[in-house]
Amino acid sequence: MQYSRHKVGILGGTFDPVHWGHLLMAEAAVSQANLKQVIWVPTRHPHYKNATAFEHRWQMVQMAIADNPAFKIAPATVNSTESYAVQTLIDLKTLYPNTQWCWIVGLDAFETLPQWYRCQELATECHWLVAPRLPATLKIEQSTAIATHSQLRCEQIVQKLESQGLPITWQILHLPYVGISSSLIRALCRDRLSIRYLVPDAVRLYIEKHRLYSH
Ligand SMILES: Nc1ncnc2c1ncn2[C@@H]1O[C@H](COP(=O)(O)OP(=O)(O)OP(=O)(O)O)[C@@H](O)[C@H]1O
Ligand SMILES: O=C(O)c1ccc[n+]([C@@H]2O[C@H](COP(=O)([O-])O)[C@@H](O)[C@H]2O)c1
Repeated sequence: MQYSRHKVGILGGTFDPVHWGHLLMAEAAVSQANLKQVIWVPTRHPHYKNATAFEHRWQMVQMAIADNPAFKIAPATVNSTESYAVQTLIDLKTLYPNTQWCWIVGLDAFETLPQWYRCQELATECHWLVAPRLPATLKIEQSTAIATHSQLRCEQIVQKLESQGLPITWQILHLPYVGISSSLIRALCRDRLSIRYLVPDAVRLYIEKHRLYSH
């Protein structure tokens, strides 16, 4: 008998903090790529940026995804030694054999994929689900330009990977452009401005309780 492999999504990120943009892209991935589950993987030690303590970021992700049975946070054994994406996949493959992996990523992060550590071991192992994201130089009124921009940028990156002998499969996720970023949330907190409706309420209350991002 032939068993079909489950399709599972991986959403990695610093999540400093998690916001509605992350939740929306994960939900779009479940529905448009027919995923059984999305595994959220907060980066333990992002080597390329300063971040709030892992325990706080982990708690906020846990609270944000608690009401969605299709969302799950990665078990502690994932990335316990190294935070690289290739290690995430190696660890998850051990835990969930016989799985078809999809990596969920925003356009800005996808643009850096050719530079990811041991990219050649990761790129062709996953189907890439790319969420469009507003480039800093484009304004919201330019929505057609933004859609074209995302498509063109993905094609350029895919060609670059192909020229390195890494043919990948990918698709763009269709979702409203969400101008929310973790940097925006941190800046609003620093300026003592409201973050209500930008993050789930439980996350907002956690940030207030632990006085995160206020200085
Ligand atoms: N609003 C958004 N639309 C589409 N993709 C997003 C959005 N916000 C985050 N992402 C994607 O989610 C993943 C995790 O992002 P991350 O945790 O770094 O959040 P961020 O908002 O990009 O943070 P920061 O502002 O600190 O750079 C990345 O692939 C990123 O591209
Ligand atoms: O593995 C790498 O070298 C690497 C370098 C930069 C980013 N990433 C991945 O890019 C995604 C977004 O990461 P971040 O920390 O910018 O939110 C997440 O899935 C990371 O694992 C991965």
